[in-house]
Amino acid sequence: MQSTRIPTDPDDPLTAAIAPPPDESPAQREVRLREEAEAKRINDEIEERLKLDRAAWKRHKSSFKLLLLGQSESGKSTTLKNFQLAFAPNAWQAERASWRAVIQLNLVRSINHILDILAQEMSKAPTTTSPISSPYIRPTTAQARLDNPTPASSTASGLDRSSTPSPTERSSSPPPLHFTNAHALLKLRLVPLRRVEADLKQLIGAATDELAPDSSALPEGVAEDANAAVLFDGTLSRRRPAEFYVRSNNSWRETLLSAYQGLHKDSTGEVRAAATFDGQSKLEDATEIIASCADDMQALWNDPVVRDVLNRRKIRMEQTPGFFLDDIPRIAVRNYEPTDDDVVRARLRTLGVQEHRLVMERSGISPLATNDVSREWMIYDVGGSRTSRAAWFPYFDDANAILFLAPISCFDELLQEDRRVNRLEDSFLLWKAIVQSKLLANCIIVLFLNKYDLLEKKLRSGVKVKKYLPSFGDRENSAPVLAQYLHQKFKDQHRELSPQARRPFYGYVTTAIVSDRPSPHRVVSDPPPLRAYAEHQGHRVHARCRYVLPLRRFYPCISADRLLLVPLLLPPALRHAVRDGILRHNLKKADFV
Ligand SMILES: Nc1nc2c(ncn2[C@@H]2O[C@H](COP(=O)(O)OP(=O)(O)OP(=O)(O)O)[C@@H](O)[C@H]2O)c(=O)[nH]1
Ligand SMILES: [Mg+2]
Repeated sequence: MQSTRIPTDPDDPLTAAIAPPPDESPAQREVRLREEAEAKRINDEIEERLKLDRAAWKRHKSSFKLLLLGQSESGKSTTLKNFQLAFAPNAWQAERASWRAVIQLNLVRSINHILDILAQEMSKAPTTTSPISSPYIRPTTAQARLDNPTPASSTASGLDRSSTPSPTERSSSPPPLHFTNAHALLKLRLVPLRRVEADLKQLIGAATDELAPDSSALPEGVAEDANAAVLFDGTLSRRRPAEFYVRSNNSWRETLLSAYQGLHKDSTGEVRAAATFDGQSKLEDATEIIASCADDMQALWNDPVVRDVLNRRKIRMEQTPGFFLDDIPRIAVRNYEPTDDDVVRARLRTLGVQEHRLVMERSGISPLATNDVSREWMIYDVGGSRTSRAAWFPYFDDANAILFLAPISCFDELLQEDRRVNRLEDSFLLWKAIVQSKLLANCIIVLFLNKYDLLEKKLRSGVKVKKYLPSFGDRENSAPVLAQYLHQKFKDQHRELSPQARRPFYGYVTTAIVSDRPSPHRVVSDPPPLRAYAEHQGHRVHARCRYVLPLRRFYPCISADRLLLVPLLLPPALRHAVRDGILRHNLKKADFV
């Protein structure tokens, strides 16, 4: 092969330096040419990589950036999971298995929480005689005994809860709780779940720990309003660089996925490397212990005395994040595989700001996957606790849209991290800070008034809104009325505070999980909460839209000329935003109010 050289000045020092030696032998020449060819190949490769990087960067720049904001437990990550499920189902399937440990941990944590409460109550209450006096006698199922006590045991242990209360019991203080040896036995048998919880936590990482209440007080004279708003003062954020970090949201998934893959290979007979990953054996052990505790977990959860304890303490397990106690027989098995809904409902706290790249996989599934929309979205899911909020700023600069989640069921709850602050009030202050932020002036802002299903349940159980929200006044104590009231409040603040007078408001009432799951096909006979809300508002609902399901289920109901259930409206809104830069008032009058 002949090397082609550009004729250059022989006096030029560089030309002289790279010129072949005058007495070069044919063999030396061959080596030199080979080395030059290799150097060229490497150079071309680098050039090519740079080109790809440039293209990737350009693509990154042109991708649509969506920020999910809102207080902790408002449903940001749940909404993100709905997006992934709807638009990137293949990627979703690939990582579904990694959620198994999270769901198992959610379940085990709930059981351990109940056991803690039980232990406290039992230490206070006198233990009565029970037929199960020996821990060595293992009944067929503990549940059978707890649910169907023999008449003798009922009388002796007080498990017969329909018996007439004594005059003292009829007084204002509730009757004493009657624990039996069966409860002590359950506590004993479920002890291994403590280790399971510790192992799973260690495997998954710090996000498994929920927030501890913060007892530190605000400085004297600092109003809550100021405290929240100051975080979103653009000038302040620029002067004092926010501490932020992007934690890889993939690390725990990768760890668990590779561990599961190892387990899977075992079952198909492939050789497993010796002394493999510690995680595999921990996962195996956890699944084994959980499966062997299934009956006892079920017995604990079904036990009327335990339920009584929870009721008296006003603990509503059904409303706690990561509630899987109604699914014990399905989850506490050796071959448990999470369903889509399990993954959507699984609770894992977000730490820092997590970047998710979402590439729309299927066209035709939604109006998003059309030509005028970026196929690639960068979604930023943030940790919502107060201490995490300073980390949001650096993402405000080039965000295209904000999806703000405000849970409306929490009007009677306090912030986990600051027990003096009402959660609804915190959401409201945060919303005000977001809508008035100059950094976000050109962003489309969409509001999800989330957890409507929980709001409905709460109001149905008799909680009075007025007690916690005096401004609600004497309005009807119902979910649709409160949802509409709050919708208007948030809308008013947006109008008053927005730095962009013409920025449109998009506010929707949402339920991000399947809350009622009566059958595998989820046919709901009564109008589900959101549908009822839509009807209450006098909107027509598409005939095919028979039930309220996560966002993805709404898409088949899209119809341009009709008013549809709420979450449907987000994608068209964002689609227009992408196409037009800033959203114009060109959407059909499809807003809820
Ligand atoms: N019933 C009900 N539960 C919901 C709804 N949306 C979210 N959840 C549950 O609420 C819990 C918290 O949801 P997440 O999505 O993890 O909350 P988050 O806003 O990401 O919270 P952080 O990561 O702490 O900021 C989870 O257990 C969800 O399953 C809803 O609409 N209804
Ligand atoms: Mg989250």
